[in-house]
Amino acid sequence: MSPAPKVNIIIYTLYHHIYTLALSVQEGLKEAGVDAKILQVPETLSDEILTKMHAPAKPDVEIATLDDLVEADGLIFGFGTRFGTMPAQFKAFLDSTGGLWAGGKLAGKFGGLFFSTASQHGGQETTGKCLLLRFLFPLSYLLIPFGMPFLFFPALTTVTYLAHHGIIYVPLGFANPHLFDNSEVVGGSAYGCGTVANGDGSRQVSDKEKEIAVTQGKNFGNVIKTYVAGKDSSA
Ligand SMILES: Cc1cc2nc3c(=O)[nH]c(=O)nc-3n(C[C@H](O)[C@H](O)[C@H](O)COP(=O)(O)O)c2cc1C
Repeated sequence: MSPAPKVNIIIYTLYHHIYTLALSVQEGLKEAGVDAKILQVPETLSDEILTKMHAPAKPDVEIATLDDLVEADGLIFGFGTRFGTMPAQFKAFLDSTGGLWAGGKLAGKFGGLFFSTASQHGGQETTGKCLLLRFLFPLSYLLIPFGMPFLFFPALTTVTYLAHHGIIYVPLGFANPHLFDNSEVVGGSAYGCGTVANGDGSRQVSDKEKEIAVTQGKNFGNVIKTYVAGKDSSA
């Protein structure tokens, strides 16, 4: 019997919202019968800055290496938004993949994304809108602690990385009914599950957001299983 397909969930998390979501994504992948591991990219901020940002200790998961990208059948990336795009820590990790790109090492793998943002502002998934707002209100980020609605999904700026590597992006779609729920704040979108952390990080991942994350893991796992089974039968 072939070994179970392998998915690596690679995250950057500062205040653990993304780690919490990653655990639910992992749960869904395991339900689908897929071997799923959580890894984190290296931190690039100094301890001094992290202390000033009141960052707790990192979750107890291994640091991701380039081998962790190559060995997996599927890759799911999770991170909080930074000024409407991915954090520099994650970009630094991806920017170290030039050699893999040149060798086509990640081409044909499947990729998924999930996110965390400070607050809710539906329909702001595109970078274009984000850049326009930042152009109009250059100091708008400073208003986050005072509750200014501010939600920019970095999905579309991340998809370019997947496209350049030839990684097949698997969106979540509206696969979980909670994505239609307007009765309370529910993070996530067609691009991937998500949470809304508040500007000060005080809001925790809700049960509905966790359920959406499990759905994403399960659906992604089923895609990978179908693909790996097809590859094995045609080998
Ligand atoms: C430097 C910086 C920039 C941020 N930019 C944004 C932003 O553009 N939009 C937004 O909604 N949240 C923004 N946030 C809030 C983070 O996305 C939020 O802290 C993160 O999603 C929490 O996830 P974590 O607990 O896994 O670190 C920013 C936070 C920091 C520290």
